[in-house]
Amino acid sequence: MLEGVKHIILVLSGKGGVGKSTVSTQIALTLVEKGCKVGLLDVDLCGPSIPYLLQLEGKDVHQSDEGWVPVYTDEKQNLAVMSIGFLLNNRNNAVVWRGPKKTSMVKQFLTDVSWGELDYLIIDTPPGTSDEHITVMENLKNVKCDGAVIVTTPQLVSIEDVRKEITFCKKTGIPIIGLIENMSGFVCPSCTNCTNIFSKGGGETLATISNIKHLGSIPIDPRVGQLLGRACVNELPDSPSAKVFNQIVDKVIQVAV
Ligand SMILES: Nc1ncnc2c1ncn2[C@@H]1O[C@H](COP(=O)(O)OP(=O)(O)OP(=O)(O)O)[C@@H](O)[C@H]1O
Ligand code: SF4
Repeated sequence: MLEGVKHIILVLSGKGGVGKSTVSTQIALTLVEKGCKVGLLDVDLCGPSIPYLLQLEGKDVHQSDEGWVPVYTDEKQNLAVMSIGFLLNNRNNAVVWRGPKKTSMVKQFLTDVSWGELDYLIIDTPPGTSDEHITVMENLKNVKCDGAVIVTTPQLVSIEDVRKEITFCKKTGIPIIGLIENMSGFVCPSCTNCTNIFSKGGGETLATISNIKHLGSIPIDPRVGQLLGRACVNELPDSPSAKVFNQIVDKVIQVAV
């Protein structure tokens, strides 16, 4: 049930492993730090990593008269989370479903979860453009979706990959909020120097060529991978990553008004 949700933001990526779930989680946690009520929906049925990233593995979702009750990360209920991972006994149990079953599960996630009043719902999608994406788009037709953020990495900064995502958004009528380049440079844990292992400025160039907004470039920072449920902006406030997450979320808030 999305009636009480003010803003919906999709997180897309052309390929797996670019840090899309990490970015979705940190966007959600940063919004909470800024005083928003947030939902995070993991529709990656084959690789649901949100329960792990938020240290919510083993938590149960249950049915109420209003629908499925999401898992909350804190007593104040500022972050509500729903993932297929909560319905699996073991994180390593992959969901091997055919299209129609996947489609019906994603549909249920969008229609049967009792999100309540939310300022933002962040939807973490699987990599590429699959059945799950099409189902998400179809079910968002009647509600306002503010748009999509596309996550990529410097070594994968291939115009083709991002272009596929852009084409998908155009075909399905989803506005593109902007591009996030993740794993851009390496922050040394000893001295916090940032070294550009791959090319620099690729994300910005790609955004310019594709005529979309560059939201920010997040460096590789081993500490970011270990945050597990804690907001980077809170835990590592002076880190380059925290500055970029703040900047990204401010830009997202500006678009989604
Ligand atoms: N900026 C970063 N700095 C350090 N580690 C990162 C960063 N971003 C992501 N990671 C790490 O990279 C790995 C992949 O990240 P994540 O699971 O978020 O990717 P994904 O794109 O969602 O993958 P998939 O779509 O295949 O599930 C994780 O171990 C995560 O901790
Ligand atoms: S200064 Fe260079 S070599 Fe020394 S810890 Fe930092 S990144 Fe590593």
